[in-house]
Amino acid sequence: MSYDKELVAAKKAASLSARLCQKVQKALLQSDVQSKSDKSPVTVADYGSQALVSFVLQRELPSETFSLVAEEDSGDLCTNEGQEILERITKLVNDTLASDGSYGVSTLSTEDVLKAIDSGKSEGGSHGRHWVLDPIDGTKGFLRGDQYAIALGLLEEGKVVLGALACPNLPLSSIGSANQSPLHGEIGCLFFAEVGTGTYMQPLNGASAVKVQVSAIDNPEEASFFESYEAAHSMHDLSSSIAKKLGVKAPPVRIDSQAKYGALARGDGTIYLRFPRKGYREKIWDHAAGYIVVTEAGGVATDAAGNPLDFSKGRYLDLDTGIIVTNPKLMPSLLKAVRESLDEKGSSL
Ligand SMILES: Nc1ncnc2c1ncn2[C@@H]1O[C@H](COP(=O)(O)O)[C@@H](OP(=O)(O)O)[C@H]1O
Ligand SMILES: [Mg+2]
Ligand SMILES: [Mg+2]
Ligand SMILES: [Mg+2]
Repeated sequence: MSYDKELVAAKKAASLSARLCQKVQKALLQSDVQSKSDKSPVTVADYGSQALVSFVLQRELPSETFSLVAEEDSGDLCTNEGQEILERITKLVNDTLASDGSYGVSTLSTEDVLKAIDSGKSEGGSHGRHWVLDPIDGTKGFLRGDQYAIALGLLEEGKVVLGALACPNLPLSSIGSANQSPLHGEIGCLFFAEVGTGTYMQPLNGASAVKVQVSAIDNPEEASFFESYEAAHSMHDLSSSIAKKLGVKAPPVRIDSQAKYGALARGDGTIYLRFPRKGYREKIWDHAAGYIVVTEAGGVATDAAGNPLDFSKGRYLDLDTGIIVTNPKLMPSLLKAVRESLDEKGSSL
């Protein structure tokens, strides 16, 4: 089955959302120190991005039944304090739509925006089609002025069949080495993938796409790895023990969001390690788009026990311990190192 029509819609939705987020991040970074610790700009961007993606998908694919599993909901906007923020979101969405121009004079009301946000309440599951959206993945990176992503995937019968991953701050050139400055060169990448047809990357400004592939490195000594910037999201001590066992020499590259999956898909590094603390439940929108982008580029993503990631169980991923991603050649030795490190950690508790 081809998802070409859906892919066009997904790319358009993710790119327009990236435009909205860039505008907010720019304003956020230009504002004074005091308002940098104010979380409201990021809230505006999260909601605005979700409303925009929901609106664009429904406009582009009017004949399909629409189901969206997305991170945000309008609960906090429906209070008195939320009213002002809702008006700001609505203006932001309308300004972004107007700058694109393809939806005529359509102007959304605050009610339309609430409805668009709340269409993201679907539970997903193993039957039918469900869009999966993280309107801003890497909120903390977004606030810092670092990496973040707009991550949109499509599930069909519980499998990810398509993904569009916009990374507005990711350089077009490799970020493989930890000491490379991201300030150089053009930034803003859109990764996209359709099941069975590979992964492509294009500049967010619209120039033509190139096919990308994961790294072919099979000697762990030459490999480098990505992990979360935030130590609270993934245990850095555990990944460093795994890397040591494998013989990885390069220091980890720490960046926020699913930009890690994009960077891995184009071979900037060879391994992605994610080990949340016990009790944390991974959500499908934190991985769906990144998963297809990296697997269609030839990568493999499993949980720490080597089981494939299962997106068919609803809003959460049900998995053992953590997520590991690499190329097929390195996976067996990576799994072995993960098992050994987890055993050691277990026995030291
Ligand atoms: N304690 C925790 N452990 C693991 N992941 C967490 C976490 N707290 C938040 N997250 C998730 O980590 C995501 C960011 O991933 P990364 O660490 O790769 O940048 C967040 O997405 P949002 O920023 O969309 O909320 C959030 O869902
Ligand atoms: Mg997220
Ligand atoms: Mg998010
Ligand atoms: Mg969040």
